[in-house]
Amino acid sequence: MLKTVNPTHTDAWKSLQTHFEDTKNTTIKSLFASDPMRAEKFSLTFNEQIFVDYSKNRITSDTLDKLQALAKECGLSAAIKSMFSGEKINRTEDRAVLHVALRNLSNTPIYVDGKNVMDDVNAVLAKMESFSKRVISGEWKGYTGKAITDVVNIGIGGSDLGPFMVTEALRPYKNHLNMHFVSNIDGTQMVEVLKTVNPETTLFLVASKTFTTQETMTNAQSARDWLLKSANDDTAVAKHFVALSTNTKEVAKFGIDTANMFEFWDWVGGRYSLWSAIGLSIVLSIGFDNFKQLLAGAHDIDKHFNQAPAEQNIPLILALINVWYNNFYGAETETILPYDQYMHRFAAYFQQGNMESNGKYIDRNGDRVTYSTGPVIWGEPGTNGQHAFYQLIHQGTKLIPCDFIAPAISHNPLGDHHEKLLSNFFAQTQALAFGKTKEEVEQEFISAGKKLEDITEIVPFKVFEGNRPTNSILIKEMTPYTLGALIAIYEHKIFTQGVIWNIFSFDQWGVELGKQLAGRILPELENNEDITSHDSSTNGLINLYKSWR
Ligand SMILES: O=P(O)(O)OC[C@H]1O[C@H](O)[C@@H](O)[C@@H](O)[C@@H]1O
Repeated sequence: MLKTVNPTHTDAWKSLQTHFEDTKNTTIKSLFASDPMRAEKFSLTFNEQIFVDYSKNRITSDTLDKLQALAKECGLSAAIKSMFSGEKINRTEDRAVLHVALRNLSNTPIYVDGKNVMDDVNAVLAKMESFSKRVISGEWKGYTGKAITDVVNIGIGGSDLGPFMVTEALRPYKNHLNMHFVSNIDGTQMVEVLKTVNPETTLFLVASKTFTTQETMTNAQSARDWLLKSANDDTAVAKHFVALSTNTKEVAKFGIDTANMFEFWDWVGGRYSLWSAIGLSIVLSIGFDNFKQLLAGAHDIDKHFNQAPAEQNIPLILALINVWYNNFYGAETETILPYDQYMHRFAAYFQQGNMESNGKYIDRNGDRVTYSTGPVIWGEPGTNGQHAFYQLIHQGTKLIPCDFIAPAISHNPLGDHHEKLLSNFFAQTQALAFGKTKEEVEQEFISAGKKLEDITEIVPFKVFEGNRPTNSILIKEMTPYTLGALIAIYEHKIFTQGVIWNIFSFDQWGVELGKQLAGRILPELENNEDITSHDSSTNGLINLYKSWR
Protein backbone atom coordinates (compact mmCIF):
# COMPACT_ATOMS: atom_id res chain seq x y z
CA MET A 1 0.00 0.00 0.00
CA LEU A 2 1.05 3.57 -0.61
CA LYS A 3 1.81 5.14 2.76
CA THR A 4 1.11 8.80 3.02
CA VAL A 5 4.04 10.39 4.76
CA ASN A 6 4.85 14.08 4.85
CA PRO A 7 8.55 13.85 3.92
CA THR A 8 9.42 16.93 5.97
CA HIS A 9 8.14 15.22 9.12
CA THR A 10 10.52 12.28 8.84
CA ASP A 11 13.65 11.83 10.93
CA ALA A 12 15.64 11.50 7.72
CA TRP A 13 14.48 14.92 6.50
CA LYS A 14 15.54 16.57 9.75
CA SER A 15 18.87 14.84 9.60
CA LEU A 16 19.29 15.92 5.96
CA GLN A 17 18.57 19.50 6.94
CA THR A 18 21.36 19.50 9.54
CA HIS A 19 23.61 17.70 7.09
CA PHE A 20 22.87 20.35 4.47
CA GLU A 21 23.84 23.15 6.86
CA ASP A 22 27.05 21.29 7.71
CA THR A 23 28.08 20.55 4.13
CA LYS A 24 26.65 23.30 1.95
CA ASN A 25 30.01 24.99 1.56
CA THR A 26 31.86 21.81 0.60
CA THR A 27 32.87 21.91 -3.03
CA ILE A 28 32.89 19.14 -5.60
CA LYS A 29 36.55 19.99 -6.13
CA SER A 30 37.44 19.36 -2.49
CA LEU A 31 35.44 16.12 -2.49
CA PHE A 32 37.54 14.86 -5.40
CA ALA A 33 40.76 16.09 -3.81
CA SER A 34 40.06 14.22 -0.61
CA ASP A 35 39.16 10.89 -2.22
CA PRO A 36 41.04 9.45 -5.19
CA MET A 37 38.45 6.64 -5.38
CA ARG A 38 35.50 9.02 -5.68
CA ALA A 39 34.62 8.34 -9.33
CA GLU A 40 34.74 4.61 -8.73
CA LYS A 41 32.62 4.88 -5.59
CA PHE A 42 30.00 7.10 -7.14
CA SER A 43 29.30 5.32 -10.41
CA LEU A 44 27.30 2.31 -11.52
CA THR A 45 27.13 0.15 -14.64
CA PHE A 46 24.00 -1.45 -16.01
CA ASN A 47 24.54 -4.61 -18.05
CA GLU A 48 27.90 -3.34 -19.28
CA GLN A 49 26.05 -0.99 -21.58
CA ILE A 50 25.04 2.02 -19.53
CA PHE A 51 27.54 3.71 -17.22
CA VAL A 52 26.21 6.29 -14.77
CA ASP A 53 28.82 8.53 -13.16
CA TYR A 54 27.26 10.61 -10.39
CA SER A 55 30.50 11.57 -8.71
CA LYS A 56 30.41 15.21 -9.87
CA ASN A 57 27.67 16.05 -7.38
CA ARG A 58 27.65 17.87 -4.05
CA ILE A 59 27.18 14.63 -2.17
CA THR A 60 29.10 12.36 0.16
CA SER A 61 28.35 8.77 1.16
CA ASP A 62 26.72 10.25 4.19
CA THR A 63 24.38 12.36 2.04
CA LEU A 64 23.34 9.31 0.07
CA ASP A 65 22.78 7.24 3.23
CA LYS A 66 20.51 9.92 4.62
CA LEU A 67 18.62 10.23 1.33
CA GLN A 68 18.21 6.45 1.26
CA ALA A 69 16.80 6.64 4.79
CA LEU A 70 14.32 9.25 3.55
CA ALA A 71 13.15 6.95 0.74
CA LYS A 72 12.76 4.18 3.29
CA GLU A 73 10.75 6.28 5.73
CA CYS A 74 8.52 7.42 2.87
CA GLY A 75 7.69 3.77 2.14
CA LEU A 76 9.40 3.40 -1.23
CA SER A 77 9.81 -0.41 -1.12
CA ALA A 78 6.13 -0.95 -0.43
CA ALA A 79 5.19 1.58 -3.11
CA ILE A 80 7.30 -0.26 -5.69
CA LYS A 81 5.59 -3.51 -4.75
CA SER A 82 2.18 -1.83 -5.03
CA MET A 83 2.89 -0.56 -8.53
CA PHE A 84 4.32 -3.82 -9.86
CA SER A 85 1.53 -5.90 -8.37
CA GLY A 86 -1.23 -3.90 -10.05
CA GLU A 87 -2.63 -2.09 -7.01
CA LYS A 88 -4.67 0.98 -7.86
CA ILE A 89 -2.02 3.47 -6.83
CA ASN A 90 -3.45 6.15 -9.14
CA ARG A 91 -6.12 6.81 -6.55
CA THR A 92 -7.65 10.00 -7.98
CA GLU A 93 -8.55 8.06 -11.12
CA ASP A 94 -8.95 4.72 -9.32
CA ARG A 95 -6.51 2.99 -11.66
CA ALA A 96 -3.54 0.67 -11.50
CA VAL A 97 -0.25 1.89 -13.00
CA LEU A 98 1.15 -0.89 -15.10
CA HIS A 99 3.35 0.32 -17.92
CA VAL A 100 5.73 -2.29 -16.47
CA ALA A 101 3.26 -5.00 -17.59
CA LEU A 102 3.54 -3.81 -21.20
CA ARG A 103 7.21 -4.81 -21.24
CA ASN A 104 6.98 -7.76 -18.89
CA LEU A 105 8.76 -10.14 -21.22
CA SER A 106 9.13 -12.61 -18.33
CA ASN A 107 5.36 -12.97 -18.65
CA THR A 108 4.81 -13.46 -14.93
CA PRO A 109 1.10 -12.92 -14.22
CA ILE A 110 0.00 -9.44 -13.08
CA TYR A 111 -3.57 -9.10 -11.85
CA VAL A 112 -5.94 -6.16 -12.04
CA ASP A 113 -9.42 -6.77 -10.64
CA GLY A 114 -8.68 -10.50 -10.56
CA LYS A 115 -7.69 -10.69 -14.23
CA ASN A 116 -4.19 -11.47 -15.50
CA VAL A 117 -3.44 -8.50 -17.77
CA MET A 118 -0.62 -10.34 -19.53
CA ASP A 119 -3.10 -12.23 -21.74
CA ASP A 120 -4.39 -8.99 -23.26
CA VAL A 121 -0.91 -7.46 -23.43
CA ASN A 122 0.43 -10.44 -25.37
CA ALA A 123 -2.58 -10.56 -27.69
CA VAL A 124 -2.16 -6.90 -28.69
CA LEU A 125 1.58 -7.35 -29.17
CA ALA A 126 0.87 -10.28 -31.50
CA LYS A 127 -1.62 -8.15 -33.43
CA MET A 128 0.91 -5.31 -33.72
CA GLU A 129 3.49 -7.78 -34.99
CA SER A 130 1.33 -9.27 -37.72
CA PHE A 131 -0.10 -5.93 -38.82
CA SER A 132 3.32 -4.27 -39.00
CA LYS A 133 4.72 -7.16 -41.02
CA ARG A 134 1.92 -6.76 -43.56
CA VAL A 135 2.48 -3.02 -43.87
CA ILE A 136 6.28 -3.19 -44.03
CA SER A 137 6.28 -6.03 -46.58
CA GLY A 138 3.80 -4.18 -48.80
CA GLU A 139 1.14 -6.86 -48.42
CA TRP A 140 -1.24 -4.29 -46.85
CA LYS A 141 -2.63 -2.24 -49.73
CA GLY A 142 -4.21 1.17 -50.01
CA TYR A 143 -7.53 1.78 -51.79
CA THR A 144 -5.95 1.65 -55.29
CA GLY A 145 -3.96 -1.51 -54.54
CA LYS A 146 -0.63 0.20 -53.85
CA ALA A 147 1.65 -0.56 -50.89
CA ILE A 148 1.97 1.92 -48.04
CA THR A 149 4.91 4.33 -48.26
CA ASP A 150 4.04 6.87 -45.53
CA VAL A 151 2.70 6.60 -42.01
CA VAL A 152 1.16 9.59 -40.23
CA ASN A 153 0.73 9.29 -36.47
CA ILE A 154 -2.00 11.65 -35.31
CA GLY A 155 -1.85 12.12 -31.55
CA ILE A 156 -0.78 14.61 -28.91
CA GLY A 157 0.94 14.57 -25.50
CA GLY A 158 1.69 11.00 -24.52
CA SER A 159 0.23 9.78 -27.81
CA ASP A 160 2.85 11.73 -29.76
CA LEU A 161 5.93 12.60 -27.72
CA GLY A 162 7.05 9.03 -26.94
CA PRO A 163 6.61 7.54 -30.41
CA PHE A 164 8.17 10.61 -32.04
CA MET A 165 11.11 10.69 -29.63
CA VAL A 166 11.81 6.95 -30.07
CA THR A 167 11.45 6.83 -33.85
CA GLU A 168 13.88 9.75 -34.07
CA ALA A 169 16.31 8.26 -31.54
CA LEU A 170 16.30 4.94 -33.43
CA ARG A 171 16.49 6.30 -36.96
CA PRO A 172 19.51 4.10 -37.74
CA TYR A 173 17.17 1.09 -37.37
CA LYS A 174 14.45 2.42 -39.61
CA ASN A 175 13.05 0.81 -42.75
CA HIS A 176 11.72 2.36 -45.97
CA LEU A 177 8.48 3.72 -44.47
CA ASN A 178 8.41 7.50 -44.10
CA MET A 179 7.15 8.53 -40.67
CA HIS A 180 5.23 11.73 -39.93
CA PHE A 181 3.82 13.04 -36.67
CA VAL A 182 0.96 15.49 -36.44
CA SER A 183 0.01 16.70 -32.98
CA ASN A 184 -0.85 20.39 -33.02
CA ILE A 185 -4.41 21.67 -33.49
CA ASP A 186 -2.77 24.36 -35.62
CA GLY A 187 -3.85 23.29 -39.12
CA THR A 188 -0.40 24.22 -40.38
CA GLN A 189 1.13 20.99 -39.17
CA MET A 190 -1.43 18.77 -40.91
CA VAL A 191 -1.41 20.85 -44.10
CA GLU A 192 2.38 20.68 -44.35
CA VAL A 193 2.42 16.90 -43.90
CA LEU A 194 -0.41 16.33 -46.39
CA LYS A 195 1.54 18.31 -48.99
CA THR A 196 4.24 15.64 -48.90
CA VAL A 197 2.16 12.43 -48.97
CA ASN A 198 -0.06 10.58 -51.42
CA PRO A 199 -3.55 9.46 -50.29
CA GLU A 200 -3.16 6.16 -52.14
CA THR A 201 -0.13 5.14 -50.10
CA THR A 202 -0.58 6.82 -46.72
CA LEU A 203 -1.61 5.09 -43.51
CA PHE A 204 -2.97 7.20 -40.63
CA LEU A 205 -2.63 5.99 -37.05
CA VAL A 206 -5.11 7.82 -34.86
CA ALA A 207 -3.42 7.60 -31.47
CA SER A 208 -5.49 8.66 -28.49
CA LYS A 209 -6.03 6.94 -25.18
CA THR A 210 -9.41 8.61 -24.69
CA PHE A 211 -10.28 9.15 -28.36
CA THR A 212 -11.92 12.40 -27.32
CA THR A 213 -8.92 14.76 -27.39
CA GLN A 214 -9.90 17.80 -29.42
CA GLU A 215 -6.60 18.17 -31.28
CA THR A 216 -6.41 14.55 -32.33
CA MET A 217 -10.05 14.21 -33.32
CA THR A 218 -9.91 17.42 -35.37
CA ASN A 219 -6.71 16.35 -37.13
CA ALA A 220 -8.08 12.86 -37.75
CA GLN A 221 -11.27 14.28 -39.24
CA SER A 222 -9.29 16.55 -41.59
CA ALA A 223 -7.11 13.63 -42.65
CA ARG A 224 -10.23 11.54 -43.31
CA ASP A 225 -11.78 14.32 -45.43
CA TRP A 226 -8.52 14.64 -47.36
CA LEU A 227 -8.44 10.90 -48.07
CA LEU A 228 -12.09 10.77 -49.13
CA LYS A 229 -11.62 13.73 -51.46
CA SER A 230 -9.33 11.46 -53.51
CA ALA A 231 -10.88 8.08 -52.81
CA ASN A 232 -14.52 9.13 -53.09
CA ASP A 233 -15.48 5.93 -51.34
CA ASP A 234 -16.03 5.41 -47.58
CA THR A 235 -14.61 1.89 -47.71
CA ALA A 236 -11.15 3.45 -48.29
CA VAL A 237 -11.11 4.52 -44.62
CA ALA A 238 -10.61 0.93 -43.45
CA LYS A 239 -7.50 0.62 -45.62
CA HIS A 240 -5.94 3.89 -44.47
CA PHE A 241 -6.99 4.42 -40.85
CA VAL A 242 -6.22 2.47 -37.73
CA ALA A 243 -6.90 3.48 -34.14
CA LEU A 244 -4.69 3.11 -31.06
CA SER A 245 -6.96 3.60 -28.09
CA THR A 246 -8.67 2.37 -24.95
CA ASN A 247 -12.07 3.61 -26.12
CA THR A 248 -13.76 1.14 -28.49
CA LYS A 249 -17.04 3.05 -28.51
CA GLU A 250 -15.52 6.32 -29.67
CA VAL A 251 -13.34 4.54 -32.25
CA ALA A 252 -16.43 2.97 -33.82
CA LYS A 253 -18.26 6.30 -33.67
CA PHE A 254 -15.44 7.95 -35.61
CA GLY A 255 -15.90 5.36 -38.37
CA ILE A 256 -12.79 3.25 -37.88
CA ASP A 257 -13.47 -0.47 -38.09
CA THR A 258 -12.77 -1.84 -34.59
CA ALA A 259 -10.97 -4.72 -36.32
CA ASN A 260 -8.37 -2.04 -37.12
CA MET A 261 -8.14 -0.96 -33.52
CA PHE A 262 -5.12 -1.68 -31.34
CA GLU A 263 -6.26 -1.68 -27.79
CA PHE A 264 -4.68 -0.62 -24.53
CA TRP A 265 -6.08 -0.11 -21.06
CA ASP A 266 -6.86 2.52 -18.48
CA TRP A 267 -3.91 1.34 -16.36
CA VAL A 268 -1.51 2.75 -18.98
CA GLY A 269 -0.83 6.44 -18.36
CA GLY A 270 -0.60 8.56 -21.53
CA ARG A 271 2.97 9.63 -20.82
CA TYR A 272 3.95 6.02 -20.12
CA SER A 273 2.23 4.56 -23.19
CA LEU A 274 4.94 4.25 -25.82
CA TRP A 275 5.31 0.59 -24.76
CA SER A 276 1.64 -0.07 -25.61
CA ALA A 277 -0.33 0.03 -28.86
CA ILE A 278 0.60 3.73 -28.91
CA GLY A 279 4.03 2.43 -29.97
CA LEU A 280 2.65 1.10 -33.29
CA SER A 281 4.42 3.88 -35.20
CA ILE A 282 7.67 2.70 -33.59
CA VAL A 283 6.96 -0.88 -34.66
CA LEU A 284 6.19 0.25 -38.22
CA SER A 285 9.35 2.33 -38.34
CA ILE A 286 11.93 -0.11 -36.92
CA GLY A 287 10.15 -3.48 -37.08
CA PHE A 288 8.70 -5.64 -34.34
CA ASP A 289 11.97 -7.34 -33.33
CA ASN A 290 13.59 -4.00 -32.58
CA PHE A 291 10.49 -2.88 -30.68
CA LYS A 292 10.80 -6.02 -28.58
CA GLN A 293 14.41 -5.07 -27.81
CA LEU A 294 13.16 -1.69 -26.62
CA LEU A 295 10.73 -3.51 -24.31
CA ALA A 296 13.54 -5.85 -23.19
CA GLY A 297 15.77 -2.93 -22.15
CA ALA A 298 12.94 -1.40 -20.13
CA HIS A 299 12.02 -4.77 -18.60
CA ASP A 300 15.60 -5.35 -17.46
CA ILE A 301 15.55 -1.93 -15.76
CA ASP A 302 12.23 -2.85 -14.14
CA LYS A 303 13.93 -5.91 -12.66
CA HIS A 304 16.94 -3.82 -11.62
CA PHE A 305 14.71 -1.21 -9.95
CA ASN A 306 12.83 -3.98 -8.15
CA GLN A 307 15.77 -6.09 -7.09
CA ALA A 308 19.02 -4.13 -6.99
CA PRO A 309 20.15 -3.13 -3.51
CA ALA A 310 19.46 0.52 -2.75
CA GLU A 311 23.11 1.57 -3.01
CA GLN A 312 23.34 0.06 -6.52
CA ASN A 313 19.93 1.10 -7.75
CA ILE A 314 20.37 3.54 -10.64
CA PRO A 315 16.87 5.10 -10.86
CA LEU A 316 16.73 5.38 -7.07
CA ILE A 317 20.11 7.11 -6.78
CA LEU A 318 19.35 9.55 -9.61
CA ALA A 319 16.02 10.35 -7.96
CA LEU A 320 17.61 10.94 -4.55
CA ILE A 321 20.33 13.22 -5.90
CA ASN A 322 17.73 15.48 -7.44
CA VAL A 323 15.60 15.48 -4.29
CA TRP A 324 18.75 16.77 -2.56
CA TYR A 325 19.06 19.71 -4.98
CA ASN A 326 15.33 20.33 -5.28
CA ASN A 327 14.47 20.33 -1.59
CA PHE A 328 17.65 21.36 0.18
CA TYR A 329 19.55 23.54 -2.31
CA GLY A 330 16.32 25.01 -3.71
CA ALA A 331 17.14 24.15 -7.33
CA GLU A 332 14.08 24.77 -9.50
CA THR A 333 15.09 23.15 -12.76
CA GLU A 334 17.00 20.20 -14.20
CA THR A 335 18.40 19.79 -17.67
CA ILE A 336 18.68 16.73 -19.86
CA LEU A 337 21.47 17.17 -22.39
CA PRO A 338 21.93 14.32 -24.86
CA TYR A 339 25.10 14.43 -26.93
CA ASP A 340 23.32 12.54 -29.69
CA GLN A 341 21.44 14.36 -32.44
CA TYR A 342 19.05 11.41 -32.85
CA MET A 343 17.89 12.08 -29.27
CA HIS A 344 16.80 15.62 -30.02
CA ARG A 345 13.31 15.02 -28.58
CA PHE A 346 14.47 13.23 -25.42
CA ALA A 347 14.27 16.29 -23.15
CA ALA A 348 10.89 17.26 -24.62
CA TYR A 349 9.64 13.74 -23.94
CA PHE A 350 10.65 13.88 -20.28
CA GLN A 351 9.30 17.37 -19.98
CA GLN A 352 5.89 15.73 -20.15
CA GLY A 353 7.04 12.57 -18.37
CA ASN A 354 8.32 14.47 -15.38
CA MET A 355 6.34 17.71 -15.25
CA GLU A 356 2.93 16.14 -15.85
CA SER A 357 3.71 13.46 -13.28
CA ASN A 358 5.22 15.48 -10.47
CA GLY A 359 3.98 19.01 -11.12
CA LYS A 360 1.51 18.79 -8.21
CA TYR A 361 0.92 20.93 -5.12
CA ILE A 362 -1.65 18.69 -3.45
CA ASP A 363 -0.32 15.74 -1.44
CA ARG A 364 -1.86 12.30 -1.11
CA ASN A 365 -4.01 13.48 1.80
CA GLY A 366 -5.51 16.27 -0.28
CA ASP A 367 -3.50 18.97 1.54
CA ARG A 368 -1.28 21.62 0.04
CA VAL A 369 2.36 20.61 0.24
CA THR A 370 4.75 22.81 2.20
CA TYR A 371 7.83 21.82 0.19
CA SER A 372 8.93 21.93 -3.42
CA THR A 373 7.82 19.09 -5.73
CA GLY A 374 8.54 18.43 -9.42
CA PRO A 375 11.27 20.44 -11.14
CA VAL A 376 11.13 22.26 -14.46
CA ILE A 377 12.73 19.97 -17.05
CA TRP A 378 14.44 21.37 -20.11
CA GLY A 379 17.30 20.69 -22.47
CA GLU A 380 18.63 20.47 -26.00
CA PRO A 381 21.17 18.22 -27.63
CA GLY A 382 24.85 19.03 -27.15
CA THR A 383 26.70 20.75 -28.63
CA ASN A 384 23.86 23.07 -29.72
CA GLY A 385 22.98 23.88 -26.12
CA GLN A 386 26.58 24.90 -25.43
CA HIS A 387 26.27 27.73 -27.92
CA ALA A 388 22.90 28.78 -26.58
CA PHE A 389 22.24 28.54 -22.83
CA TYR A 390 25.28 26.95 -21.17
CA GLN A 391 26.55 30.45 -20.32
CA LEU A 392 23.92 30.65 -17.60
CA ILE A 393 24.68 27.15 -16.33
CA HIS A 394 28.40 28.02 -16.03
CA GLN A 395 28.26 31.59 -14.74
CA GLY A 396 24.62 32.34 -13.89
CA THR A 397 23.24 32.73 -10.38
CA LYS A 398 21.02 29.65 -10.51
CA LEU A 399 21.92 26.11 -9.56
CA ILE A 400 21.01 23.82 -12.46
CA PRO A 401 21.76 20.12 -12.03
CA CYS A 402 22.44 18.60 -15.46
CA ASP A 403 22.29 15.11 -16.92
CA PHE A 404 24.77 14.63 -19.74
CA ILE A 405 24.03 11.61 -21.95
CA ALA A 406 26.22 10.30 -24.79
CA PRO A 407 26.77 7.13 -26.80
CA ALA A 408 30.36 5.85 -26.97
CA ILE A 409 29.80 4.37 -30.44
CA SER A 410 28.29 6.59 -33.10
CA HIS A 411 25.95 5.28 -35.79
CA ASN A 412 27.59 7.78 -38.13
CA PRO A 413 31.35 7.71 -37.69
CA LEU A 414 32.02 10.63 -40.00
CA GLY A 415 35.65 11.77 -39.87
CA ASP A 416 36.48 12.88 -36.33
CA HIS A 417 33.01 14.29 -35.58
CA HIS A 418 32.31 11.83 -32.79
CA GLU A 419 35.64 12.43 -31.05
CA LYS A 420 34.95 16.16 -31.19
CA LEU A 421 31.41 15.67 -29.90
CA LEU A 422 32.59 13.50 -27.01
CA SER A 423 35.48 15.81 -26.15
CA ASN A 424 32.81 18.43 -25.48
CA PHE A 425 30.73 15.96 -23.48
CA PHE A 426 33.71 15.23 -21.19
CA ALA A 427 34.91 18.84 -21.05
CA GLN A 428 31.59 20.36 -20.04
CA THR A 429 31.06 18.31 -16.88
CA GLN A 430 34.70 18.92 -15.96
CA ALA A 431 34.35 22.67 -16.45
CA LEU A 432 31.07 22.76 -14.54
CA ALA A 433 32.48 20.84 -11.58
CA PHE A 434 35.97 22.30 -11.27
CA GLY A 435 35.67 25.71 -12.89
CA LYS A 436 38.67 28.00 -13.30
CA THR A 437 40.18 30.02 -10.45
CA LYS A 438 41.39 33.62 -10.48
CA GLU A 439 44.96 32.34 -10.24
CA GLU A 440 44.47 30.06 -13.24
CA VAL A 441 43.04 32.92 -15.28
CA GLU A 442 45.93 35.20 -14.35
CA GLN A 443 48.47 32.49 -15.15
CA GLU A 444 46.90 32.05 -18.59
CA PHE A 445 47.28 35.77 -19.32
CA ILE A 446 50.85 35.81 -18.09
CA SER A 447 51.75 32.80 -20.23
CA ALA A 448 50.31 34.69 -23.20
CA GLY A 449 52.76 37.53 -22.47
CA LYS A 450 50.34 39.93 -20.69
CA LYS A 451 51.22 41.98 -17.60
CA LEU A 452 49.25 41.44 -14.40
CA GLU A 453 48.42 45.15 -14.01
CA ASP A 454 46.88 45.24 -17.50
CA ILE A 455 44.47 42.38 -16.90
CA THR A 456 43.07 42.91 -13.40
CA GLU A 457 39.83 44.39 -14.71
CA ILE A 458 39.03 41.52 -17.06
CA VAL A 459 39.96 38.67 -14.70
CA PRO A 460 36.66 38.40 -12.73
CA PHE A 461 34.70 37.86 -15.94
CA LYS A 462 36.88 34.93 -16.90
CA VAL A 463 36.67 33.10 -13.59
CA PHE A 464 34.40 30.03 -13.34
CA GLU A 465 33.49 29.23 -9.76
CA GLY A 466 32.55 25.67 -10.74
CA ASN A 467 30.79 23.42 -8.24
CA ARG A 468 27.96 22.91 -10.75
CA PRO A 469 26.56 19.40 -10.34
CA THR A 470 26.22 16.92 -13.21
CA ASN A 471 25.58 13.27 -13.92
CA SER A 472 27.32 11.67 -16.90
CA ILE A 473 25.46 8.82 -18.53
CA LEU A 474 27.68 7.07 -21.06
CA ILE A 475 25.91 4.54 -23.24
CA LYS A 476 27.92 2.00 -25.18
CA GLU A 477 25.73 2.41 -28.24
CA MET A 478 22.24 3.79 -28.69
CA THR A 479 20.29 0.65 -29.59
CA PRO A 480 16.62 -0.22 -29.06
CA TYR A 481 17.70 -2.11 -25.93
CA THR A 482 19.76 0.68 -24.36
CA LEU A 483 17.18 3.33 -25.26
CA GLY A 484 14.43 1.24 -23.62
CA ALA A 485 16.59 0.91 -20.52
CA LEU A 486 17.39 4.62 -20.40
CA ILE A 487 13.73 5.63 -20.69
CA ALA A 488 12.77 3.23 -17.91
CA ILE A 489 15.53 4.65 -15.67
CA TYR A 490 13.97 8.11 -15.98
CA GLU A 491 10.44 6.72 -15.49
CA HIS A 492 11.40 5.06 -12.21
CA LYS A 493 13.28 8.16 -11.11
CA ILE A 494 10.02 10.11 -11.49
CA PHE A 495 8.09 7.40 -9.61
CA THR A 496 10.56 7.43 -6.72
CA GLN A 497 10.39 11.20 -6.37
CA GLY A 498 6.59 11.14 -6.44
CA VAL A 499 6.62 8.68 -3.54
CA ILE A 500 9.01 10.84 -1.54
CA TRP A 501 7.01 14.00 -2.25
CA ASN A 502 3.83 12.16 -1.26
CA ILE A 503 1.97 13.14 -4.42
CA PHE A 504 0.00 11.20 -7.01
CA SER A 505 2.32 10.96 -10.01
CA PHE A 506 -0.08 9.28 -12.38
CA ASP A 507 -2.98 11.69 -12.76
CA GLN A 508 -2.95 15.01 -14.64
CA TRP A 509 -5.86 17.12 -13.47
CA GLY A 510 -3.83 20.22 -14.22
CA VAL A 511 -4.50 19.91 -17.94
CA GLU A 512 -8.29 20.09 -17.53
CA LEU A 513 -9.12 23.72 -16.69
CA GLY A 514 -7.62 25.17 -19.87
CA LYS A 515 -9.54 22.61 -21.97
CA GLN A 516 -12.78 23.48 -20.18
CA LEU A 517 -12.36 27.22 -20.71
CA ALA A 518 -11.39 26.77 -24.38
CA GLY A 519 -14.62 24.80 -24.77
CA ARG A 520 -16.55 27.80 -23.45
CA ILE A 521 -14.70 30.30 -25.63
CA LEU A 522 -14.89 28.37 -28.92
CA PRO A 523 -18.59 29.15 -29.61
CA GLU A 524 -17.89 32.83 -28.86
CA LEU A 525 -15.45 32.89 -31.77
CA GLU A 526 -18.09 31.72 -34.24
CA ASN A 527 -19.77 35.13 -34.60
CA ASN A 528 -18.65 38.75 -34.69
CA GLU A 529 -20.45 39.89 -31.54
CA ASP A 530 -18.61 41.80 -28.85
CA ILE A 531 -17.74 39.55 -25.90
CA THR A 532 -18.26 40.79 -22.35
CA SER A 533 -18.59 37.58 -20.37
CA HIS A 534 -14.98 37.31 -19.13
CA ASP A 535 -12.45 39.45 -17.27
CA SER A 536 -11.38 42.61 -19.09
CA SER A 537 -8.12 41.13 -20.41
CA THR A 538 -9.73 38.02 -21.91
CA ASN A 539 -12.64 40.06 -23.35
CA GLY A 540 -10.17 42.53 -24.86
CA LEU A 541 -8.03 39.84 -26.47
CA ILE A 542 -11.02 38.00 -27.95
CA ASN A 543 -12.57 41.21 -29.29
CA LEU A 544 -9.30 42.39 -30.84
CA TYR A 545 -8.83 38.98 -32.47
CA LYS A 546 -12.34 39.21 -33.92
CA SER A 547 -11.70 42.68 -35.31
CA TRP A 548 -8.38 41.62 -36.85
CA ARG A 549 -9.30 38.30 -38.43
O1 LIG B 1 -4.10 10.07 -25.67
P1 LIG B 1 -5.10 11.12 -25.41
O2 LIG B 1 -6.29 10.61 -24.64
O3 LIG B 1 -5.53 11.79 -26.70
O4 LIG B 1 -4.45 12.22 -24.49
C1 LIG B 1 -3.41 13.06 -24.90
C2 LIG B 1 -2.90 13.88 -23.73
O5 LIG B 1 -4.01 14.60 -23.20
C3 LIG B 1 -3.81 15.41 -22.03
O6 LIG B 1 -3.02 16.52 -22.31
C4 LIG B 1 -3.18 14.63 -20.92
O7 LIG B 1 -4.12 13.75 -20.40
C5 LIG B 1 -1.95 13.85 -21.43
O8 LIG B 1 -1.48 13.00 -20.42
C6 LIG B 1 -2.30 13.01 -22.63
O9 LIG B 1 -1.15 12.35 -23.07
